[in-house]
Amino acid sequence: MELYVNNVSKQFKDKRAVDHVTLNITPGVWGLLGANGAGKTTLMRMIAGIMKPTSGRIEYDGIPIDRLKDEYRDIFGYLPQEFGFYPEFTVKNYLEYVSALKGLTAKESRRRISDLLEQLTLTNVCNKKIAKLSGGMKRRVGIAQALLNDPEVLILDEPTSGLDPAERVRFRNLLSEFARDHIVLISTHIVPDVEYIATRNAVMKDGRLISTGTTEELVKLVDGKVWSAMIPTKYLPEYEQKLRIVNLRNEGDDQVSIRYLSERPRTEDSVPAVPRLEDLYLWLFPQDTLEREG
Ligand SMILES: Nc1ncnc2c1ncn2[C@@H]1O[C@H](COP(=O)(O)OP(=O)(O)OP(=O)(O)O)[C@@H](O)[C@H]1O
Repeated sequence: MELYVNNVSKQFKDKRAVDHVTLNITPGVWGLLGANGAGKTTLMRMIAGIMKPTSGRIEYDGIPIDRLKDEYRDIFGYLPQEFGFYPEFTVKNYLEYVSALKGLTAKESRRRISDLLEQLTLTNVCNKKIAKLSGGMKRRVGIAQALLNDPEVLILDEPTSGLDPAERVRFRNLLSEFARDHIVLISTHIVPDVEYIATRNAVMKDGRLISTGTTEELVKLVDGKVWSAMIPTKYLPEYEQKLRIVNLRNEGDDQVSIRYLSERPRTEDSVPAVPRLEDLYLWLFPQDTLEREG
């Protein structure tokens, strides 16, 4: 089971959305990280076979995906970023409809739908119209439809937006288990959602792949660049101007503890902090207003 993205590019008029990306994807959870506009959705749409690359090719077990034809439907499951439903369908009717499109038998369909409703805690709302569901519930229905055919390759574009913390934990556990013998590719802005479950991560910037590795390998890139310190509250505005603060907490007694990114300590009592994937993300994708290293 291997998905090979071989030197793939996508050009939209004057915009190169994906730029010579090569990636060898094996079973496990792969986190695809990158700022808005980095090219994640475009890459995922090409892998899902919805969009053709301008150059390069994508192969599944050595076969170009555009040659897979009907087999393709059995291999891939895809949750797009903007997922349209039939709002007048009930959850169950909708999943039955998608099962039929994916060629499941009535028996398989009943079993899969019942399992997925349970796993995604949708059983209680299965007879509700989709139009009446909350955003998080709709997202879970979207995840369920992508999983219906037990796909070998599951592609999820921003699956966790709108999920509450308990749902996120359940979802992460579900994916970790599923990914033992499947390929799961997830793009998300919510870095902690991939931090704990990703076997490997791929980081994109301006259409290019700038880093790949396990969370531990990637986090090493910001080793020695993450600091914590305590500062008087009255100086906070000043520090906010000059430091790249990624987290702060009021500690009472007019003190604030801060976590910041810098090549070197910037206050006398700064101590090194254990870096996390989110620190790497913020290091690679600083917002303009926060970029005050100097
Ligand atoms: N159909 C299109 N026509 C023209 N430009 C496009 C098209 N689709 C995407 N782009 C551009 O390609 C670049 C990459 O977009 P893409 O949606 O792949 O990024 P992304 O990493 O998924 O961003 P986000 O996190 O905001 O979803 C962006 O500059 C976007 O404006």
